[in-house]
Amino acid sequence: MSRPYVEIDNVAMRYGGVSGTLALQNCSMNVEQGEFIAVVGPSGCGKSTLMRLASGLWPATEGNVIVAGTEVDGPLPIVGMAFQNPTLLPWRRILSNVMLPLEVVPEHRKRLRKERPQYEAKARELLRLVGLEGFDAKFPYQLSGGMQQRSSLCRALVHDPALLMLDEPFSALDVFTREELWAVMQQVWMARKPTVILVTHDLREAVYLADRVLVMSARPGRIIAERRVDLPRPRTLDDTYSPEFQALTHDLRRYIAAARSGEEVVL
Ligand SMILES: Nc1ncnc2c1ncn2[C@@H]1O[C@H](COP(=O)(O)OP(=O)(O)OP(=O)(O)O)[C@@H](O)[C@H]1O
Repeated sequence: MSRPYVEIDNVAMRYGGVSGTLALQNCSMNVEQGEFIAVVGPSGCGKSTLMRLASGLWPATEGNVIVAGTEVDGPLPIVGMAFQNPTLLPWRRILSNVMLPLEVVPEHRKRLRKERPQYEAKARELLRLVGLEGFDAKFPYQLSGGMQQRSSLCRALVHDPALLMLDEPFSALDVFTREELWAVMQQVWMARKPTVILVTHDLREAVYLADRVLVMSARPGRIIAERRVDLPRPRTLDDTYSPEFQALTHDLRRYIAAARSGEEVVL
């Protein structure tokens, strides 16, 4: 059997020296190539910290992080990231914001000089895919919050990242826009099959999007439970009201309630 694409093995993460905050302890998880994982857990349990370690933005205090068979020891160029707030550069037009990773990732920077029209076409195609055709020349302030979030998803995807880290990317949006973007995200994932790690507080979102949902304990965070989601794809919003779907979210809710109160989770 081939080895997992992301291997997080018994990591600990302490911020601010020996007496600082212990965010993660004995935390292990594996993600297969092309798999869509959602990570849920109580507030402050270390979900964002886990993302930082997996993308090489912070070194783990203990334990190993291996991506694509190589120990992670710095920011990974193969990662695309999207966060709760769109973080677009206000002085750049939307197309130019979306193309930013191509200027930063060395492998693309060289090619961008020679093949700018092809790269621009790709960025435009992504904007079309998320329903932003015709908005490429606008500035971020001319777009709604949901549209900015769509643009930041395009930016996370433009360099075809093998690994996509999504840290609550839809949580600042109203429920209708959020649900619309779930469908967009599912479509993008089905078309390109990156390996995805999504952090979310929304259990419907986790079950709608993921192949597997991992539940974290209260801080110091570690993975205490996992549920596989075998519902066929593409999943629809109607599916989220099916008994199977609701049973899954109900189970996850129980795990999180137990994790919050520090009880042992019985699987
Ligand atoms: N840069 C930092 N310096 C010091 N402590 C930090 C830092 N980042 C996070 N922490 C602490 O680590 C713990 C875990 O934080 P983290 O943001 O990873 O949790 P989270 O599960 O993503 O939180 P939330 O669900 O509220 O978004 C928290 O106690 C937090 O205060």
